[in-house]
Amino acid sequence: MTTTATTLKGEPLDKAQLESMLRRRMFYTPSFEIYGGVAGLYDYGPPGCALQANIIDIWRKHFVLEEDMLEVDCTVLTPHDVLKTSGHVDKFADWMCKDPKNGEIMRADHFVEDILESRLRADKEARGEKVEEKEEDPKKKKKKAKALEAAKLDDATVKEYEEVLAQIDNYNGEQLGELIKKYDLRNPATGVQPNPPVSFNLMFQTSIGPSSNFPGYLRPETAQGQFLNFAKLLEFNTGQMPFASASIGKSYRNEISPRGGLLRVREFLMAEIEHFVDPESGKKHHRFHEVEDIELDLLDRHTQLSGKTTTTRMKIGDAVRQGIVDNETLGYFLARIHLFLKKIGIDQKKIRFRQHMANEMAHYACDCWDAELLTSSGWVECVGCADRSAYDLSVHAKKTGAPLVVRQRLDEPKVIEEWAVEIDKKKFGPFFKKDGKVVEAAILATSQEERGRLAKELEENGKAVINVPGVGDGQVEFSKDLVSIKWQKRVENIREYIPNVIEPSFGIGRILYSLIEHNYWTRASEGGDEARGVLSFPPAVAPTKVLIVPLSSNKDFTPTVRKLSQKLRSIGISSRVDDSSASIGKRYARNDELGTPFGVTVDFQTLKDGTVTLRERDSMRQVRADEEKIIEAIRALVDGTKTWKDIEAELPLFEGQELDVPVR
Ligand SMILES: Nc1ncnc2c1ncn2[C@@H]1O[C@H](COP(=O)(O)OP(=O)(O)OP(=O)(O)O)[C@@H](O)[C@H]1O
Repeated sequence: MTTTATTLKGEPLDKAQLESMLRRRMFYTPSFEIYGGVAGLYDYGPPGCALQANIIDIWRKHFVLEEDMLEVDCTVLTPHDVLKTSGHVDKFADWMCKDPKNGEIMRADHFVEDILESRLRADKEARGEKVEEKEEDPKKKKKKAKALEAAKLDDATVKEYEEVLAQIDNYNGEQLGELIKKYDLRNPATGVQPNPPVSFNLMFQTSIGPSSNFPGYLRPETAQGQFLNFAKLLEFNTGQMPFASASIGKSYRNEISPRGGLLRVREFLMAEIEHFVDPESGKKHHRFHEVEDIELDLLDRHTQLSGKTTTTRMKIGDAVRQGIVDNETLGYFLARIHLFLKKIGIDQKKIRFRQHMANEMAHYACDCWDAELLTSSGWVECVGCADRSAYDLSVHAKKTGAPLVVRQRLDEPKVIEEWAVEIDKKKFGPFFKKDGKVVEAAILATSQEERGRLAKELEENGKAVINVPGVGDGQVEFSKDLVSIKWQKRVENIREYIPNVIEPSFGIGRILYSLIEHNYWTRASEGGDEARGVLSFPPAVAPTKVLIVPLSSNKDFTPTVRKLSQKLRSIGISSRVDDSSASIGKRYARNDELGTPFGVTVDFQTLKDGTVTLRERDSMRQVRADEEKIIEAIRALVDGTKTWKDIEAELPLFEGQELDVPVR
């Protein structure tokens, strides 16, 4: 739901002004623009690339290094069979509806959401809750007053709309179609109701190789590559559980209606973690105690179903103990996600964790919480944190026969009585030929209950039938010569189980854009006639850390400028020299827009005593000291061991500066 967006300083956000600044500074730009562009495809420019690389760098340190995760880099091209088995071919879809008059195609839930929200907005205005202050032509005013009167809703309808919006993600296509009819929702462009919603698969299909008989897709998530490598990763980890894999890479989704700039695109960078855990461990996490006192704003499923969107602030420890968040591992990752977002500079007041409702959950998930960030487009899911249970490993193991399991040595052997399957491989292979592996995997994957039924069939008829999708008509018959199923007693020294998976999945583009909005504000130019943009990124994510500005184009400044940039380079701190003829103020303003946190000025005093000034972006305050001390200060500020306050306490303030109140 749309909520008024604010800048870092709490003033209303002027989105058009921000967008124009981002375009001008080339954070990102529509791809193929001179060909007219393609919706949902963007290229990143130099500051966008650097910002993205810094976010990824912090992500890698915060998760992969801190938690000893096993990073993999898997291919984007994925064979059809993999995504058929994972359920994406059949279920990775959104509902779309078509306007019969102009042919416009819309995402059905977004269409319902947009129209209901605009009706609620109009109603608010009609009730005088948001007053237009600008002078209007009296004729137009009269017409508008009439329209507003017509827009008034009764209290029951407002409540109903709010309830629908609170659970908009929970409706299936049929239900969305009913809502369109019930509330007579019409496309504002044509004034007609769209056709009933139909399902649209979001994957981009292709063929691998020159013939068309090897269909594939561009992956819609990085997760499948991680699951398929599970057995090798477990071996790499010397069989130790639990462990996590991680992957950073592009994913592709043919979104029905891309919108909101980077927020809904068709090609985007994902950073995903698959944490494999023993389901019998109660999904405990050995580091949960480190995070249990962290407070999060939670919006649970029940609150949404009651038509509300109010969050409850609580310690993650309490949320897990009270069963609001299902288990420690899920809770641990929610807290770690929160810490990561805080570290990169996301506004703490603009983060909430929302639980998925039953219908909203992806086909593989049994519980899911999204980290949502408040932007000018409302609350936007930026990180999904799903408990995928044993779904993916089970389906891939069943399909391929690969043992995607953990084998754990038991301290005490266990005596087990159960139905055991024995396959006569010499006869089985030649009998089923190319289908042999799949049929064998299906038989071995049967439950005890099913084996009981099959054993009875074999005994009574000498043959039995099993369901094997994709082989013949899906019903496969086998005889007792090929397979025997007997009730057996055995001693087990090894426990074999399929791990469950907790998956935090980050959309880097959405996080990057939210970070920009959360750190944006404006300040008046020196003459006070212009509002200039500032991006107050924390130094760790800022695209460039230091701007070096010689006072003028005087050649005498060149050696110091070169020395400074060389020294900064040698300690791994990115800097840029701006020796253009613009005034110092203009040069700083340009770099405030790029989010450059520090500026070093080389002036005539430098030539006399080797001192330079260091300016802090947000407060515009400056200190002056010799080069060595300034470089050391920059190093401490960038690695976070010191704050600007510390530096001001250590180094002399530069006289004659304009003072302003620091925002951080
Ligand atoms: N079209 C997209 N553009 C940009 N980022 C995306 C897009 N789709 C998903 N993401 C990112 O990937 C993360 C994980 O994907 P997930 O499958 O959970 O998203 P989703 O639930 O399908 O998103 P949505 O409901 O918004 O379509 C999301 O939290 C989001 O940050």
